[in-house]
Amino acid sequence: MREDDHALAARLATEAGDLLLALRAERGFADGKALKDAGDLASHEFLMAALATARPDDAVLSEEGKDDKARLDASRVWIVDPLDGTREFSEEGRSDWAVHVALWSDGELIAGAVALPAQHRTLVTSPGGGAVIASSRAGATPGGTPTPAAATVAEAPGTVEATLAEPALAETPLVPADRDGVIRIVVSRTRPPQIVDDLKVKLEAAGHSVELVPLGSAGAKIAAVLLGDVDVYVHGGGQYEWDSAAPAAVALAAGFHASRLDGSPLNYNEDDPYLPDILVSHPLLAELVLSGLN
Ligand SMILES: Nc1ncnc2c1ncn2[C@@H]1O[C@H](COP(=O)(O)O)[C@@H](OP(=O)(O)O)[C@H]1O
Ligand SMILES: [Mg+2]
Repeated sequence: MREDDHALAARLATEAGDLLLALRAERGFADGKALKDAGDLASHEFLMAALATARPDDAVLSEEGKDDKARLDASRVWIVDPLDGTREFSEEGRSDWAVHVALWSDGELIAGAVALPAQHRTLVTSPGGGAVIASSRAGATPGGTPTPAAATVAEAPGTVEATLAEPALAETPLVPADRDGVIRIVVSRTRPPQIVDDLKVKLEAAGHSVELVPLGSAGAKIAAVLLGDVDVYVHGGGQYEWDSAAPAAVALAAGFHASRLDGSPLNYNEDDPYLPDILVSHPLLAELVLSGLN
């Protein structure tokens, strides 16, 4: 049976993530620049080859590839960021980096997966709508078929022991969590935009408590919103389609707010992939945050 687009996105993001974890373990952190370059390249090459095999007729836009404008006439375009949060990937102990695999078709994001390899989970859109958090620990196959129970034949003749494997497909539905009152806004740890400080001042003047939470990677930040660790992600001043396509696909499918900072829709597969600003928010806060921003 053909793997559906959601399962494919989840599998490729997760496998690219496994490859990046292995690269980190193998090379260590002594030469950060070399580790970043090796990670970008290895993950990009893996994703390009895997997509060429699984979906040979589809176009691809990757941060690390040449932009083939034939994608503008294609009806299906995979938008991938092989390693988002490259800086954090190269810093020992950090888990705020991600692999993004999204599928755009005829004006919409129709599938997406964000692997958080060092957090051992992948967030992915579901075929029937909605999104799930899938475990990506070794042996799990997020979005795919559960691995069959392993049967072991005991050495002693005449006895057969069946060992059930861990449930391979641990998936939890992704839904907006309850909030506790404080508005937690996640921002770039290295490039926090001024607009966030202005927003904080405005919201506090209106009587709200606001906490800014610095984190790397657009994918990891949007995942933090979706997982309920924070409430809002605000970014301005520069970014590209690959930085947000997959996490925005998951956010929208799970019922979160995702838009430009002026509230207009995020558009993908544009001629110029520069998409400089984004707001992802718990649905109950979107209106308040948008009014604070505009
Ligand atoms: N001002 C800017 N201009 C261009 N890209 C930016 C940017 N600010 C953030 N980004 C990109 O958005 C991603 C998340 O950044 P941050 O961790 O600072 O929030 C990074 O992707 P990469 O790691 O794939 O390069 C980074 O390059
Ligand atoms: Mg990126």
